[in-house]
Amino acid sequence: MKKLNVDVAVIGGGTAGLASYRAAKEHTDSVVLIEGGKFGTTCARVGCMPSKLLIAAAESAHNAQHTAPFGVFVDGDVRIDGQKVMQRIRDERDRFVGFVVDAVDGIPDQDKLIGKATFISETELQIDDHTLLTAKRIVIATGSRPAYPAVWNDLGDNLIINDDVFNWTDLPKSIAVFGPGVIGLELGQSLHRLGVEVLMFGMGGQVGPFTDPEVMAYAQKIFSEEFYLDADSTVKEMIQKEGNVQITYIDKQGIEQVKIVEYVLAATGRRPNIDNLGLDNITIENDSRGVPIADPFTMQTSVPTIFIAGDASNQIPLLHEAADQGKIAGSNAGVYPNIRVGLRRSSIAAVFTDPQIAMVGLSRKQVMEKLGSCGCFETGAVSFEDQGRSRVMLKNKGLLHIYAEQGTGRLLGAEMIGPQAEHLAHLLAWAHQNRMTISQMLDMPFYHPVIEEGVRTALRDLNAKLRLGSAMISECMECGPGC
Ligand SMILES: Cc1cc2nc3c(=O)[nH]c(=O)nc-3n(C[C@H](O)[C@H](O)[C@H](O)COP(=O)(O)OP(=O)(O)OC[C@H]3O[C@@H](n4cnc5c(N)ncnc54)[C@H](O)[C@@H]3O)c2cc1C
Ligand SMILES: NC(=O)c1ccc[n+]([C@@H]2O[C@H](COP(=O)([O-])OP(=O)(O)OC[C@H]3O[C@@H](n4cnc5c(N)ncnc54)[C@H](O)[C@@H]3O)[C@@H](O)[C@H]2O)c1
Repeated sequence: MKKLNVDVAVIGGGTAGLASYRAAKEHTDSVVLIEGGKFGTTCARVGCMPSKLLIAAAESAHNAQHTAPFGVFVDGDVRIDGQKVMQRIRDERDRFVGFVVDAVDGIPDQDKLIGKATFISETELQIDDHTLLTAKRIVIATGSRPAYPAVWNDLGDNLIINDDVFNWTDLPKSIAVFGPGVIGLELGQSLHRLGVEVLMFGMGGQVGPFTDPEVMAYAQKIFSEEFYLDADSTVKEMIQKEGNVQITYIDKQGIEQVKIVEYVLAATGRRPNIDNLGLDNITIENDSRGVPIADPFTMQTSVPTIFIAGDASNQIPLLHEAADQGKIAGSNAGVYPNIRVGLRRSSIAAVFTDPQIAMVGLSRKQVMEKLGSCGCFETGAVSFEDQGRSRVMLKNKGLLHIYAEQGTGRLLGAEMIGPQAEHLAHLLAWAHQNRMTISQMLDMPFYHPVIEEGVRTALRDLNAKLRLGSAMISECMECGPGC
């Protein structure tokens, strides 16, 4: 066994690990990055990027099939070539992965170790069976993986996860998606729009990331109009049958149905990759899921020399959070013991369905926990169904709820489903991080006719409810028609 000594070891060469490595290198030359799988990151290989490529193809098919209301007719069938769809996704995915791999190639060889790391002690890691590494400080950046009931493994090759979808060479005919969360909705809706028969099954009524019951109910209605979605399903049996899967379930009318699908996609959540790290060999404080608890401002765990970042931390499993956490953890591992708090931004999340979904700042559930008992917050609302620009573009589906604090009038957060929610969410997140009040937001410029006028309507509604502005005018002509 080879023996090495370093100042900082980073376990995991994904987004958080690469950010940690770079940040640690600014403080010491003695840093090693350990990767147990392939470099290239989850985001580029099987996450953010290929999922958005699939969505782009689906959007293109959907738009081509829905021109008639504008008086524009694409005569003949819109033909979807599954092989070409998947070819573009794989080609572009490989291109994105290539950029990451090129960047990793630029890291000196002596700074990289290939193999799975496990803890032997608080300062010792074993890498496969080839290296014993002693590190003064360690960053855990091992990412996450899909979590689903073990019994589903009986479905063999018919059970798939998101990783498998992006390696397809053609589209299947049918699929059952379990989990109408972020991944299930993005992939399920796209596949439906590309001509795949989709059945979507959820648990307990949860749809998307919502905590606001009205916004969630709206989303459920919109998606259910497009494909079969039962957010609180009863699935009695799933068995392999002649190369397919036979599913027996009780439908939304209470009638037993038996359907055959080619694949079952498990999109029922993800779990941090910390269970095979040998953490039993050290004394570290864990949360209820067995994940080391870390200070969100320093990413330091209860073992002062061990830091954690990215999906592994069980905090906010998003790309920009992984990058931010990685930078904080790596920098603190580099400068230890003089650790510093890092920049934590206002929370923002977008789901690239149609309509899009977004969450900003505090969720309604968090607002309720903080201010619910004293009734110290108000909710401003806008429906996008009659919103001018949304209607012009026939994208007039959506509901936005914005929460603000009574008295101060400060923006607390928002939950929404609606057109271009990714952009509206950025406006709101920037305002949130700047600790703006609803009145200050209303002082900002709004062009006409734009979807942002819908945000203004929700802000006006909110300001009136906060008793900081006048009551809403129902037919406000000076705002511009359909604002
Ligand atoms: C389908 C899908 C779509 C997504 N879309 C978005 C999106 O649109 N926007 C967004 O913000 N986020 C999105 N995400 C989430 C985002 O991809 C993750 O939050 C992010 O990639 C996490 O980065 P990470 O560095 O924590 O993990 P990873 O990039 O997974 O890196 C972890 C690395 O650690 C390695 N590793 C694990 N265990 C060991 C070990 N013992 N020893 C050595 N190495 C080890 C792994 O091989 C891996 O390379 C999506 C995720 C999925 C699955
Ligand atoms: N656009 C984006 O930013 C994006 C896209 C994809 C993934 N992600 C990240 O990946 C994370 C994981 O996504 P996810 O969709 O796997 O998790 P999720 O937590 O968003 O959704 C899981 C869903 O599965 C349901 N579920 C759980 N067990 C079930 C069962 N046995 N049967 C049926 N349904 C069941 C849950 O009720 C929930 O609705 C997200 O939280 C997000 O951070 C982000």
